[in-house]
Amino acid sequence: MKEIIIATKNPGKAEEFKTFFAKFNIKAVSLLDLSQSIQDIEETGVTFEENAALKAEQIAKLLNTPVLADDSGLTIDALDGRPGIFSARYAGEPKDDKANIEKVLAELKNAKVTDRTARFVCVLAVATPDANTIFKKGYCEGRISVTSKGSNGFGYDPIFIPKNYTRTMAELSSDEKNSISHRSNAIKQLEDWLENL
Ligand SMILES: O=c1[nH]c(=O)c2ncn([C@@H]3O[C@H](COP(=O)(O)OP(=O)(O)OP(=O)(O)O)[C@@H](O)[C@H]3O)c2[nH]1
Ligand SMILES: [Mg+2]
Repeated sequence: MKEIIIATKNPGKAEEFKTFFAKFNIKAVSLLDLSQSIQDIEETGVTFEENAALKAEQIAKLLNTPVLADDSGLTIDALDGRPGIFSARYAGEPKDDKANIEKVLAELKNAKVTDRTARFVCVLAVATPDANTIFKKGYCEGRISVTSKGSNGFGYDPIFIPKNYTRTMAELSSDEKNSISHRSNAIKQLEDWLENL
């Protein structure tokens, strides 16, 4: 079976990539699966693209093999696009999904339903030792709920209600999330590349 390294240490993302890529008969191997320990890549970029490229290119160089990285996050209109590229550590170090959710809900305490529009963004970067890095970007539109609900998924899923839905992303099954998510919308654009891997 063909394999691709996914430059992530986020178990939620890793699981989603495994599910998506199994459909292409490709085994997604995350940094959590490798026996060698891989240093954390500093995400010093100011865009999702820059951070995705930093992760993909540094790990591709280290392992001398094609590497896919995902830089993603939540942008909330009423917060001028925050948490954006800082989504993972919005409430500070160490990364804490629950604290991040509490911070967002507190910041939106007085926002009406119509002012809670938001979207998930996912930028994929594929770095190969001998070619230019390629990028794909996917979105999932929705709004931020008033309370946290559901236990599936990860990150901000318990407070994100996708457009045309009444449940949060964390109340959807993984198949439902994977059919509409920012990550799946980005991966769909990689299909040709995946077929030729
Ligand atoms: O509810 C969510 N459902 C999602 O589908 C999703 N995708 C991204 N996010 C948020 O955005 C951060 C990414 O930051 P990020 O791209 O730097 O990844 P990360 O630091 O978690 O892992 P790594 O891939 O860098 O190792 C994550 O931690 C989450 O807070 C999501 N939240
Ligand atoms: Mg990160």
